Amino acid sequence: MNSDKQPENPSTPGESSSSGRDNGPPPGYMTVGTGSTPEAAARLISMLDQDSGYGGSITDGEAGRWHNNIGEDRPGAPPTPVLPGSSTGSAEQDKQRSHVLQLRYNQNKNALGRAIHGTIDILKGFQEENLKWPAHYPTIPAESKQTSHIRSQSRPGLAHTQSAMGDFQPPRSPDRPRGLRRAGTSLGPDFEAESSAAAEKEQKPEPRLITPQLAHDFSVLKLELRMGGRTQTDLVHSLEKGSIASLLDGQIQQSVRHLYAIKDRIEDTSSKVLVTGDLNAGKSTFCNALLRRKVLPEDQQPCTSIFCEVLDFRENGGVEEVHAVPLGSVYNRHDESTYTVFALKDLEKIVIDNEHFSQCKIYIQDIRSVDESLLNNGVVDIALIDAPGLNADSVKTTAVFARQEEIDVVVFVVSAANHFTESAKNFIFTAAREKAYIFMVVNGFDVIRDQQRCKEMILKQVHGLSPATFKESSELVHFVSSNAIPVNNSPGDDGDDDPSDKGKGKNPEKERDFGDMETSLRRFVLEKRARSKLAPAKTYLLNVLGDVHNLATVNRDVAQSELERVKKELDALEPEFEESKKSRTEAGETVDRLVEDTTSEVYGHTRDTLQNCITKVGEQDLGIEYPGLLSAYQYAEDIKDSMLHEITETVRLCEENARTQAAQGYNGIKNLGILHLGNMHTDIMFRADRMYRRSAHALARQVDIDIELWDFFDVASLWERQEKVAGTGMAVTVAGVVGGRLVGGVGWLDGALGAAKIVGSNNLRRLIIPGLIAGVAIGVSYILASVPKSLPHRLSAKLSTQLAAIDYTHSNAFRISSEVRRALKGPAKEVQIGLQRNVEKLQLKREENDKLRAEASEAKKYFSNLFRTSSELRQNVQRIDLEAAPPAAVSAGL
Ligand SMILES: Nc1nc2c(ncn2[C@@H]2O[C@H](COP(=O)(O)OP(=O)(O)OP(=O)(O)O)[C@@H](O)[C@H]2O)c(=O)[nH]1
Repeated sequence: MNSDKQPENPSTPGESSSSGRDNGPPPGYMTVGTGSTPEAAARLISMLDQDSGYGGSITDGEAGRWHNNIGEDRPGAPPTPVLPGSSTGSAEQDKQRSHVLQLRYNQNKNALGRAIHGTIDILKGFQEENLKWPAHYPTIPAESKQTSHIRSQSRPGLAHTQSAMGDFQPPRSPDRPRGLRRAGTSLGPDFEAESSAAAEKEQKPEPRLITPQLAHDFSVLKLELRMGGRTQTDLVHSLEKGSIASLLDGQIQQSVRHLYAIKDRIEDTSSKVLVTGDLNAGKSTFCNALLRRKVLPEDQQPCTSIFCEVLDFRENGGVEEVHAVPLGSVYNRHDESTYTVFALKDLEKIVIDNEHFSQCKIYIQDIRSVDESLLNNGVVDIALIDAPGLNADSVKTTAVFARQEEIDVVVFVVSAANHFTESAKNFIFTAAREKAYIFMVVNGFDVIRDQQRCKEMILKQVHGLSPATFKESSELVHFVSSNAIPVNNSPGDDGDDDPSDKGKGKNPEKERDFGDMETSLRRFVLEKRARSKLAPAKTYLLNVLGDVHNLATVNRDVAQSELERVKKELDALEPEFEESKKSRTEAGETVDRLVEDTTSEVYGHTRDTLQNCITKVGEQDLGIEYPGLLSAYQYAEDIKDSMLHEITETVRLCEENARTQAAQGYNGIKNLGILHLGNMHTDIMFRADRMYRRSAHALARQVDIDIELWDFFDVASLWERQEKVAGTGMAVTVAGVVGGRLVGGVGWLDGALGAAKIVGSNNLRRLIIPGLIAGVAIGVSYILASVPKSLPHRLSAKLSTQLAAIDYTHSNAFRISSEVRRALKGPAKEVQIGLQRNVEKLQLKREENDKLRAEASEAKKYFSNLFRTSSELRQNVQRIDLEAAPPAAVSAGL
């Protein structure tokens, strides 16, 4: 049914609004958009002029309060001081004022546009810097609630209003607009859990982590971590700095995307009104009631599964139809491939349980008059968006959450019977980040028996969820029964009686309530358009720039202290580095010298000992008894073996000595290692028992002296000895001489002749035979008797000659000392490598610190700059006055 009600003076429910109407100046307005006609605009303007103005309570002496809250999406003080008696104003005056307001709107819009671009540039720069120098997310040690309160009070921050966050109200800084009011009870559990985590943190403060207290000072770039049932604090505390930085990166990206969306939104001349709420709350019925047409399907069961955007049909060339946008497609009305066209009567098919389309655009003719119509209001193009129920499913709920960001006005439909569900509370909490005011429609009021109690309960909940909305509840919270509003059937509707239509239009009281709600909604959407459209952008910009400013402050300070720390570390590192280079050279040389000294000492000792042994082996008592002539050969063999054994034993002793020397050398090296490198070098491998494991000196095989007959007759040495021995008998002497000569070889005749001369020829003849016999006998027996004395000499001389021939002494000394060198080289090398590594480690540390210093210095410069630019830009945004009234002269009609 078409409402042909004439525009009556719209009244605002509640006393405050009526007092506002009587006493307050008329509200400001502007004309923007393509859908207006001058005539319609003039009518609306005049209607608005007659109206009380938004939020009559402002005139009750509370107007000043708003100026503290600049930047919020809210009803404000009536902007246009109009002279008494000129409340209706002339058409000319209206035009002028409208013109001025439009001009101002454009100025503000452009200023915000510039600020958005500036902020995007800042955020992109921040993102790049975050890659190079992972930004620190502020951290404070866990502290008592009281301390954190003091902190909060000492810095401009966000006001936290819900009781879960503590019951204090920090004073609002005059230079910073009141921040977002968070009303999420969902934060409650986090808070409970965070206290224990904060206690842990007290013991081990982690850098780059956020604490619950400070988390609240962030609005846009807040790291939201609600996953897997773990609390935000638990998660953040378990993250690496890189992860924090990448989370921040994600937030920045999201923020940049949102800024682009905001830009589009403020450039868009139309206004978007999102109608959302819980499943089956009556959203579609409410939209139909607003349109006075049954356009959207209503059902007792959940039915709206996609976004339905209702637009004026003039935007579609005056054709009523539905454009269904397939999933994944981006709608463009001028490109038919981006949508499928349906007739209005087919809407139900598209909307209910649809899996092919993401949204539909419904172009309809608003059958209501310009004065009453929301779509065809003569001021601005309005899109009414019916969203799927919040708790339909998580995907759709998320989509609704995302959608609200591009929306100018949120109308939240709540069932009077069910009140606010958890999803409803979450949604309002999220929406309140940008839109301090949410238009609440409490639907299905007709089914409530104790309506007063219901009102009280709902308002109490609104108070908790959105205090700002609560303060203006007379304008913003409405109790209606949408199904009581008579509606026309859509073209194509068979017109059959719908049981749900029964009783419609039979309850003037409900219709009046609905009418009051509509007037408030029109005011909220149209009159406050400048604010509803631009204020979210301003609020968002202030929030994001505030966050950037906070991060810049923290990071500038962190960079500064990092710079100082690194500088200090570098200063301390320099002497250590120089010292390590010095000890690499000095200790390296000492170690080398130690190896060489030990080696040459072992060489000298081995050579001397062996030499000595070889020389003296013939004189030593080898402990072998002379068994007599018959075993003389065996005796000689034994002596030879014994000598060889003696020498071998000496070699073994030399090896033993070398081991001891090597162990001492090793200890020296190890001590040097400990001295210069600390205890890490105590485990250098050295195994003395592994030295000389091969019997490299199988002497018997190398030296093989043959025992000859002559070895038993060492006449030469006997001769020497005989000369030394005094008192030896003549016969012996003779025998010795004779024997000696005899034995000695060719010159024995000389001896005989000599004897003949002495004795005389006769005597000689008598003596010669027995003498000769005796001489020979004595000589032979003497020689044989002296075998034990002469044989060792003889053998030792032969041995010595042979050993000299094979360079035995040197080669053994060389072998033994080389093994010492080899054994010590390993530990020496390790110490030298350790010394080198030490130098390299310090060098690396120095280079790293140098790099850190450069990065910190760069970061400090960057964040100091960011601190300045973000604060300048923020001031610029703050100066954008969305509340400004048109000049008095214009208002007064000049
Ligand atoms: N008593 C009463 N019933 C209502 C009112 N408004 C809507 N309904 C009924 O509630 C049911 C659901 O209404 P819809 O408009 O389809 O609800 P919705 O929120 O759009 O549902 P979804 O889109 O599926 O989330 C329908 O049967 C309506 O007739 C009301 O004010 N009072």
